[in-house]
Amino acid sequence: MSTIKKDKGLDNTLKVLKQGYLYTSNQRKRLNTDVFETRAIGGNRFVVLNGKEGAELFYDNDRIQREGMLPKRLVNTLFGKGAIHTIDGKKHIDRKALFMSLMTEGNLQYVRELTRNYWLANTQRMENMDQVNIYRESVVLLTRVGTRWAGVQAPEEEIERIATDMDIMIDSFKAIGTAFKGYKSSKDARRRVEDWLEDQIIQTRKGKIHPPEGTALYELSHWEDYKGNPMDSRTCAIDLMNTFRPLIAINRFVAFGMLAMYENPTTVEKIKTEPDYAYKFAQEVRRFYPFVPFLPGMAKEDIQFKGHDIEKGTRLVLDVYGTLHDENAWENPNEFRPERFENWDGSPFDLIPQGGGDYWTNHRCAGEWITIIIMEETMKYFASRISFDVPEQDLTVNLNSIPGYINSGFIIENVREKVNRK
Ligand code: HEM
Repeated sequence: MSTIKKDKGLDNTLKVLKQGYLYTSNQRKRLNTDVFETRAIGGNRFVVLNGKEGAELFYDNDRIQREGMLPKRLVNTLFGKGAIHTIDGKKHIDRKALFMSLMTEGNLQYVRELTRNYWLANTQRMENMDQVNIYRESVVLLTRVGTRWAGVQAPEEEIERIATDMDIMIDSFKAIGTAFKGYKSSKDARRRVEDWLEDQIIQTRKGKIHPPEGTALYELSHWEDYKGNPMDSRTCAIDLMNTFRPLIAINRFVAFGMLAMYENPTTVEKIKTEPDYAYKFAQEVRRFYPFVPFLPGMAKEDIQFKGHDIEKGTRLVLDVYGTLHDENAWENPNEFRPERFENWDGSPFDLIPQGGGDYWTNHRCAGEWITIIIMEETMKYFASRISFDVPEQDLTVNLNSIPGYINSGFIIENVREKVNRK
């Protein structure tokens, strides 16, 4: 067994934040190794796993613990206390079945229709705007889609505020291991949204409001765990939010998708004309652009991995971005090429922008199908239903900062509807 090579330093957090999504691949190259260790977030030792084999190990529930490993600040802002993301074992599998039960054919078809219709209905508004910032426009539009899909009552005059609160929470994953000046505003946003949703859960349980069966609001309000207990109303509000806050976060992929079409103009015609192209395009956007950087876990037992000993209790990090750009898994990983998904084998361990493994037993994202559907419909809309210009702007995607952004947000102007009236 060989020792694991180290990135020396008592605490490399600042270096991680400075090098961003490229920190792990920089270290792998520098140290000439697949697996390395580093110290970060208060000097804690982490072993960094990468690639398909790294993901396979990370999603082995017998060997890896997830509960208790997410940074506290992220739990307080992004996920919520007691959220599905923070629990393991029987309790997790029980509650995860509730989330997965929302992914019915009917609910997936509905989110497709909502996305298509809301974009169409939004055309006139965008035509009347001097410039449209796609990042901002889609966060608001997806707030409409998400609240409607979840069966939650969101008055029109509140939509902009809810969208902003969601955006603040989603952004808070920049808080990994540092003093984060947005921490308070993020916690305030969370409190406002939790209050609003808890009220609707209480009213649903009392029979004062009547969300349709099959909606997240109805199903979470009436759900009982394997011991026959309902969720307390606050935890229920937190997990209700976990069904549509991440849906709103798809706005980041929408902005990246627009950039991908702009920089690869031949894809636009293919999205319009080739039946499966929007699907392949959506998959490639999720693979190519920076969103979730890493995921944390811990070894439950002594593990041997790629010729290294990893002791029980070792903190582990799955390098999500690195795996999505791993040369062993993806040919020319730094090229944007939707065609690569023509022959993809559907492995649960290489395309992991939303986690990997099994939906029902691992922490893999419950909303992956929704994400692909929303991306397909949104990209089809922009490719075929409107014309627009892209003015000069700063389109840099800065890989050295987490989370990844297009500096300008992606701005379009002169929006016009394309209608074939013949
Ligand atoms: C921008 C799109 C999205 C991204 C980047 C994303 C990313 C992720 C990631 C990285 C995880 C954790 C995987 C792990 O810990 O192993 C996760 C879990 C989760 N996601 Fe998503 N997600 C997205 C969209 C959605 C949507 C649309 C929903 C709506 C249902 C959703 C609901 C969830 C839930 C409930 C979990 C917790 C699963 C569990 O702990 O078992 N996500 N997501």
